[in-house]
Amino acid sequence: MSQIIDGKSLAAEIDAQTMVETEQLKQNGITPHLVVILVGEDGASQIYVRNKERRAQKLGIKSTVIKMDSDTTEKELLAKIHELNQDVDVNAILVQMPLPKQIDEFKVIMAIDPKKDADGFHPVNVGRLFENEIAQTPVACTPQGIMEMFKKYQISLDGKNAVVVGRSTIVGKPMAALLLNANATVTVVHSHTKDLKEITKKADILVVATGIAHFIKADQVKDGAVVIDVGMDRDENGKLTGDVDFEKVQEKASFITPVPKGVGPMTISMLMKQTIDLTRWSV
Ligand SMILES: Nc1nc(=O)c2c([nH]1)NC[C@@H]1CN(c3ccc(C(=O)N[C@@H](CCC(=O)O)C(=O)O)cc3)C=[N+]21
Repeated sequence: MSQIIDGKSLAAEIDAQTMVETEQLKQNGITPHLVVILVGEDGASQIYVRNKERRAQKLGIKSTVIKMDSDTTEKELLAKIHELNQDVDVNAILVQMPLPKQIDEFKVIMAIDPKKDADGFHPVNVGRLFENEIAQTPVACTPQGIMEMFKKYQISLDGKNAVVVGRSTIVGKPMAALLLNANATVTVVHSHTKDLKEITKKADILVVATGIAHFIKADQVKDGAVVIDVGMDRDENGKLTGDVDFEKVQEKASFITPVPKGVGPMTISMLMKQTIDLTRWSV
């Protein structure tokens, strides 16, 4: 049986520290301000954005949600981002992904001032991450939250076999960079990988971010592995579930994250922390 990594309570611990730092900034006359742009009506995105807004409020961080129509043009969105880049009252900008198909996500990410890049998705920040030069550099929140879990549960990474399933800009690639920077031996597998199961079975650390419900079954997991589930999927009954077959895999793993109350709450905590960091770095 494995130990369940409690993302929700670790998130609360991190939030308590962020709240102290927010208060300190406010006493110096600075109110950290996060702006979230939501384009269109995607149901999941609306929930995530609401969660972010609620958390910011709880921590005393000023947050503004800008809602734009699903038929917003790329030009209109870029103009809004330029306006926010110039606005000295704004410390952090997040454009919720995915974007409607008429908008090029990479162009949007490129338009955000790297110093206000709440997600750490701008190529300048991604480049710094891959060079392991992360002082005063925002880093993708989900992988950062996962690193906090390893730290809290004293899971060592040095020399370990780490396998990342998925190669997205949001999770897979920055996760691989962070693990590499922590001296793990990193393999990234994806939809074109041959013998994926043989590779995941060798993982001491397995991070799964495929977006496919219960993609990883017990026979793909090594005994005693640390299993991190980034999935936010829906099962047949519309219930939130992960990319890992939790019930079976938890019998084999040493540590496992649940869905919900695992990686998700940590992502939001890291976003709040990063908003404070961006604010501090800018003064
Ligand atoms: N620019 C951008 N930045 C993101 O960070 C970003 C994004 N776009 N697009 C979508 C993904 C997804 N994401 C989640 C954050 C929190 C939860 C979360 O709070 N999950 C709760 C449950 C939520 C529920 O009940 O539905 C939990 O796991 O316990 C989930 C998903 C951030 N993302």
